[in-house]
Amino acid sequence: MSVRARPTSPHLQIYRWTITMAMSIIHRATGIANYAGMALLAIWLVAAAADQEALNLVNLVYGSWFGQLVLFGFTWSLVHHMLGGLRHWVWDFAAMMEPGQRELMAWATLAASVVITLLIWTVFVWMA
Ligand code: HEM
Repeated sequence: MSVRARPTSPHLQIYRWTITMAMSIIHRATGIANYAGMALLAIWLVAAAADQEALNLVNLVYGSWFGQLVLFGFTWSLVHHMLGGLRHWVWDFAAMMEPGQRELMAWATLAASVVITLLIWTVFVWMA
């Protein structure tokens, strides 16, 4: 008996990658990263409320090159996710949904997230 090739539903390997698809995935990933980042903030607050020794230890870890890298990534994640949220808010008005407009907003949020993150770190970390 011959077996007929059945149609398969699209999956990640055969989808052509688009910027809107990547931004959708990144929005969920940054949402998850924000949870982890908020735990870091909570740890810092608990240490500050506990005693000077605990605060010094957390500051030492967060101030190391690895800690700074993680905090920089957390800042970008927060900013990118917030801009992604604003993108959804714009869509709630059924605006910027046409081909071309969607891609423009996706690239704009990506670029703005990098610029805003660098601005925040320049003003509040590197120049402080
Ligand atoms: C620490 C703060 C935040 C955390 C931990 C967080 C976490 C998350 C997570 C885990 C998701 C994914 C849910 C899913 O895909 O099932 C999500 C989605 C979403 N977040 Fe956030 N979020 C935060 C801040 C924000 C902010 C500030 C905004 C708006 C400015 C925002 C707007 C949204 C929107 C609109 C979605 C839904 C996106 C969609 O329907 O695909 N979030 N968030």
